[in-house]
Amino acid sequence: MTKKLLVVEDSKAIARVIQKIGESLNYEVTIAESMAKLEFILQQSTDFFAATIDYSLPDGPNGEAIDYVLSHKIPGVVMTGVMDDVTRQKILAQAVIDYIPKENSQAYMYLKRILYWQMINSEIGILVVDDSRSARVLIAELLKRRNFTVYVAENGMQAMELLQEYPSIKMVITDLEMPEMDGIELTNEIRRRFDREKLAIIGVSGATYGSNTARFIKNGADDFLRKPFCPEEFYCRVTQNIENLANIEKIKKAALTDYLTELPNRRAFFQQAEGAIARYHSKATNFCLAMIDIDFFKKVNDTYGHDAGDHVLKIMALYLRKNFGSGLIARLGGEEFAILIEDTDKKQLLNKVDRFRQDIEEAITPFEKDTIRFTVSIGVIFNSTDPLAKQLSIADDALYYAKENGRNQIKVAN
Ligand SMILES: Nc1nc2c(ncn2[C@@H]2O[C@H](COP(=O)(O)OP(=O)(O)OP(=O)(O)O)[C@@H](O)[C@H]2O)c(=O)[nH]1
Repeated sequence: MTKKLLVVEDSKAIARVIQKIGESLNYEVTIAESMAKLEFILQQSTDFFAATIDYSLPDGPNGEAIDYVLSHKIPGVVMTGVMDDVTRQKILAQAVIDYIPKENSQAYMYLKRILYWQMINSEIGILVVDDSRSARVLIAELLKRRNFTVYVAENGMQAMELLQEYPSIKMVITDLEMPEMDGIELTNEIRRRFDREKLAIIGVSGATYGSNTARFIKNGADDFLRKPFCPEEFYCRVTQNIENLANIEKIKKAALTDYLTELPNRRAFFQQAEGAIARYHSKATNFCLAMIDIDFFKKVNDTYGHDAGDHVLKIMALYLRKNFGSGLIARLGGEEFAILIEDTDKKQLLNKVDRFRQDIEEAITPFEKDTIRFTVSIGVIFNSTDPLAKQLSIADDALYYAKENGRNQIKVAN
């Protein structure tokens, strides 16, 4: 469902910029250019997911809009050109998502990050570990404003149990001084089981002695906050660490995905197929590994152009997903694909593969003014106990045989 963003802003130009940002993130945007308009809008409906609030409006020059929006339980980001410290403290004392000085274009980049993460954060769990109830409540409250799913633990043991139970936890914020297991010991314990690519740790301490920052980091934490901290710094560090995790995830995904078809690539196939084959053997089910290659693909490129060839590869991916969605599918390279599928019945497996071959044979692929038809040759190996590379090589030999024998057919390896 589209989420609604309320933009409270008297400058038409700035409102338009924020509207564009909101719409680029798929928000449905409503603009209130004055207090009067804001009151009118919120009398009609209050189901806004978030708001951006200009501090000074012509009919509300001293942040009146902030109170008004927050009193309707709408989380708000304050945008302001007033940058004196008193105003800043006044704004931060309220339950706002954040405060952004309208200094330059970076302010709008930052706003875009906040609005983006505000939509995603509910899927991200953050665990707060502190033996002091008031400290836990304070940090949890700040995180909830940012829409995170928050878990709390009062000691290290509880923290480890929650981490085990909730895999959606992506960050731990831990105090240093705690009875039994302190924050550094907990960090150490967490790092034995959860690596830094999957879980971030931020250490927190009020102690002014010693080099706690370095101790936390050397024991596996990613960041450190000294108490008392201001919400602005807290949010910057949380967002930065969550963004780091997301970037690692993106890079990992890219390394395992074929850019054109978005199918898993050769590396992903090797990572997943060995485990799958071991599972099939242990439950004594039938399975087959097939190498699939488009016939005369060079001719498709030569006749219709390289873009048409790319389009055919994407269509192949669609048909593979349609026919073998529950199995493993990969583009191994060029016009060569592999699948690994299981069934209780060996004959059913072969029928499935042949149905796919027929589907492709019958498919008419429109591309610009042309219609393209193509076929595939397939080499199959059943229930092999050979290592994966050997199975692929045997299936490839069978595929070669299918090509030599006239193409558009399946050859089962002996
Ligand atoms: N459009 C497009 N072409 C690609 C891509 N990767 C490889 N190719 C082309 O795929 C063609 C493969 O040609 P060949 O190996 O001669 O095989 P073929 O024409 O399919 O002939 P047979 O396999 O013997 O039936 C080459 O022309 C490559 O340039 C790609 O990502 N996009």
